Amino acid sequence: QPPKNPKKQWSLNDFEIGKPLGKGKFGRVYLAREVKSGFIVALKVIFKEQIEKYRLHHQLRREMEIQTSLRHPNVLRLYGWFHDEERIYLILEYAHGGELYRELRKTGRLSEKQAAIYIASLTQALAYCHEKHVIHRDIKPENLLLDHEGRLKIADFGWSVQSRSKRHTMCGTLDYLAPEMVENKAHDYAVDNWTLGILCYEFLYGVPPFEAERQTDTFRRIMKVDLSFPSTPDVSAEAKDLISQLLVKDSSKRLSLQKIMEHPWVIKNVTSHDTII
Ligand SMILES: CC(=O)NC[C@@H]1CCN(c2c(Cl)cnc3[nH]c(-c4cn(C)nc4C)nc23)C1
Repeated sequence: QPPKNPKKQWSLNDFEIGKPLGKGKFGRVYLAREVKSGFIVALKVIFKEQIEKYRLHHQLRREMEIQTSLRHPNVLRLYGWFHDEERIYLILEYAHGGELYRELRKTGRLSEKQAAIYIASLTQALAYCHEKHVIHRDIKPENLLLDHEGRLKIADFGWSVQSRSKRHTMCGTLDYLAPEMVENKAHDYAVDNWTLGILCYEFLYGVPPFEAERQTDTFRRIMKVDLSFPSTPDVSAEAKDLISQLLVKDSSKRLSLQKIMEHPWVIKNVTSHDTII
């Protein structure tokens, strides 16, 4: 391994740009190779005027700080970044398997074992993020990538927020926090748990639980938690139990990430070598 000089200032000359991989939110993502090492990366190119136009400096900076600091097998790495006059370049881990979304569309739906492996990986990645006070808030199949071994990688922290964790230390006790503030704190963290329920349902049935023709209907179904399980495909009672314990309106009553890992459906389907238990 050549000695890494972490303070290296990267530039475009350090990379050979390959095929476009797809579009992120504010720019394109290209396959790229670091010339000296031959290391393959995904290079996300973001146009500065796009960032200026939508006033997203702080959001992009936060995404970069967050993703650079995260080190977890199920979280896509941000190795570094550089910029020129008109663009910002993010040097990202390349996920050889592409978007989980594509696999879901191709197969229609996943086996219970595969769905459970993805849910366990996501749960562990989220537990790691939450202990670092990072809430992703935008977990959906398009933001889930697969590496060469089919291991899930959460990408695109564009909308994650660093929870105002200093509030704990600052106020010490909750006595002085208005209910909506406390609720808001719990609500933020538990939003990712709700999403795990949505994803679990979509992995097993091929469609999200509250899908509807019009957005207003989807909104109504979510607010009502209008959850029903079709008779086909035949999904195990354990899987339905887990989904029902996550898609709960009261965010404080959703199954915790720890309890998800201990749920019978996960224990039955995920052996330790599938993911780090
Ligand atoms: C989550 C996200 O940022 N999505 C938008 C970008 C599309 C390609 N991005 C990739 C990113 Cl950011 C990282 N690795 C990737 N690998 C692929 C890919 C691989 N195959 C075989 N096909 C594809 C596609 N794409 C990426 C992300």
